[in-house]
Amino acid sequence: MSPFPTSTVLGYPRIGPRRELKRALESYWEGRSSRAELERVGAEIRARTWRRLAELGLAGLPSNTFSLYDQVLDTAVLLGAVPARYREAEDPYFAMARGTEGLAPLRMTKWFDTNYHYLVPEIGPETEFELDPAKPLGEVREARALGFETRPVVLGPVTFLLLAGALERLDEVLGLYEELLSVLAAEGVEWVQLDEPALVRDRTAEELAAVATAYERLGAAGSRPALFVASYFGDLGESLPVLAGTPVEAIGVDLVRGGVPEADLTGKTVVAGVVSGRDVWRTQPERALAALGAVRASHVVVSTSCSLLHVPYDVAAEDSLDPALKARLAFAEQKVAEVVALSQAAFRGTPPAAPSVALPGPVPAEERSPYALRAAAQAGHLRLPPLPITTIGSFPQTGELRAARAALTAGTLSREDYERRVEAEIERVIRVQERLGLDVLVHGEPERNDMVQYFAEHLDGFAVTRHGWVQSYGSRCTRPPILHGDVSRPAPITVRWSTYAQSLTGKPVKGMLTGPVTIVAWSFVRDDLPLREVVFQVADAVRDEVRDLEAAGISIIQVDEPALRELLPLRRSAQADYLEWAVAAYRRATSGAGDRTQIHTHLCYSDADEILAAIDGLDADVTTIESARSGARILGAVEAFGRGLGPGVYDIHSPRVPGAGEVEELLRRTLRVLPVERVWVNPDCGLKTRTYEQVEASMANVVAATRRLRAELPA
Ligand code: MET
Ligand SMILES: [Zn+2]
Repeated sequence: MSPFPTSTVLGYPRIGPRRELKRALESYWEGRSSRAELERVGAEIRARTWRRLAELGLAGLPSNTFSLYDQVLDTAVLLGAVPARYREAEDPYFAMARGTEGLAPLRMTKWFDTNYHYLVPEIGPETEFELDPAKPLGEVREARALGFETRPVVLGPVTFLLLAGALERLDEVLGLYEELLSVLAAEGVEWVQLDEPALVRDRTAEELAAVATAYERLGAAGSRPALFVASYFGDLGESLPVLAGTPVEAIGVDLVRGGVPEADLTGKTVVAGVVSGRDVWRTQPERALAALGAVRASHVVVSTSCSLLHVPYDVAAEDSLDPALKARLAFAEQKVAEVVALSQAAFRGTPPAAPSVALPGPVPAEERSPYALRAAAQAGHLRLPPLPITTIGSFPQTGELRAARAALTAGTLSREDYERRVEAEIERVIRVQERLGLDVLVHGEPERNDMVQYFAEHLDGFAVTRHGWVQSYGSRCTRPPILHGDVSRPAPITVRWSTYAQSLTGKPVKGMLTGPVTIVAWSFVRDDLPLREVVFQVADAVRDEVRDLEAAGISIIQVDEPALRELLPLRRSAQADYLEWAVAAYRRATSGAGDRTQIHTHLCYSDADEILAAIDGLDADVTTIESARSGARILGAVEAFGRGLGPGVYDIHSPRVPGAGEVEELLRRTLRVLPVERVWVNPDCGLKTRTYEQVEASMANVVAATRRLRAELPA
């Protein structure tokens, strides 16, 4: 067995430095180019990555970290877990990823506590596993042809099965992994990386026993490369001694999120993740070197804490960032250089510290009056009908709007002209809602490219990048803002749009803000202050905006927190503390509102079980939540909610227009568990990805269904 190379990364961005893969995918999906052309772009991205990593001096190059869509889907294909209904599709892989005319795609959900989404493998009694090693093998060969020896990266059997909810199939699946190992060994592969991020979560005794079984058995395989089991996103905890007791040669630990293992790992190689793959900051050399020095193992390899998939490619591409900020940043390329320098004990230069300005003292968080008082004040003031109908905020983002925004950025459209177009769009949105007969109107958010980035652009302490794209799923990327300094709000942000909308109608217009937790969750946040302090700064900025909206005559204000669940720590022991500060931040942002002002919040997922108490703790007057998409599963859980609640009745993720009968049925189900005075009628989420045609038809049915139910209510 040859020793593990002295430096490596667990994975690399794969969308291409200029999102080449995104464009190639979309062109293929739209039938504008061939599968061969797509493959060519993929090969180019892979070749560029290996060359660049080698140029930067990285010793251990990974392969099979590329994916045309998702690495979990790739693993399902590797193991033959392709549900029968997709096999006949023209392109089964993309049918599973995106669905076809007649087929829904596999379910998609968030990858641990990141903003990356994977496809959930579907394994049932009918699943017959069968190894198809073409992809990992192909990448090893492809790299070799370019002169690079690589370490294929494959999702490990335990995590794969836990994600699929099918751990009972471990025995069969291990047979396939043994086969894969022997195929790779025959190819001359020396090391293979098996990713087991599920091991950083709390695991039952039975699951830990599965880990032992898996790696005992793979370790005993007759013909195999050396085994490197990688963990990331946290501490291995009780899984570490289990893994260490098996014959695997190397164990990867995340030393950014987790502590240095106390155990003596002599006899093993430890791949020490000391350069963070989850943030955009330069590494503090003393901290990294101290961690490396504290590991007790036969061989310590310098690595990233996880795949670099979660950070953008290259800081050097950012020509409009403030140089002082740039000096503090490291994207994937810079992080690789740090790994190399650390491995050569040549790491020099402490990154500059965040400049801290003196903020005015913290706003004392007042409490709002008890709900009963607020509800009475709001009822008298707003005079809404029973079952008030509203939407979640955004209306369709048209191509013209996007083009206008691009022209504004390019300097070919003046700010005044741009703003006039936004106003024209607001007017259209107001007229549509009046025509439909909605009760609480919105301005439609036409001025926003994105619900977090828009606020980041208008707050001090944030920067936005030009090319800092990070894959969210498939071809979808986001460009998270960088929260780099003390946050404050120099001037009102949304007041002009909300008051303009309100000036056009006699119905109440709801102000629309993004909540502090969601703003930090979808940004890269400074790491020199605890997140709870950063989030309070953001909360105070949102609070200023709430106050100004209220003062400008907006009597309903929605503060969205769709990311509340996302930051939930992976280990149960850390969850209560997080939920405590997350709820405190939300209340701080909203508690400046008077009793007559109705505060709404919005969440758009339905597996909310773990955070139900926290949602209740937000103390919003009205909570709108996804429900239609998930078959109204949420209703059982929210029955006890004592305030206004709008379980969605229209699944906005689908282009399909729900019939009035269907909406009526959902409303009846809601009314069976919630008192009518508390029920709101609304879609699952914002409408920005839909067309006006779909929205108007769907909302007309929502209104028709609501009217039928209202007619049955006692006068
Ligand atoms: C992801 S939640 C989106 C909420 C936002 N107000 C919208 O309607 O688009
Ligand atoms: Zn939503």
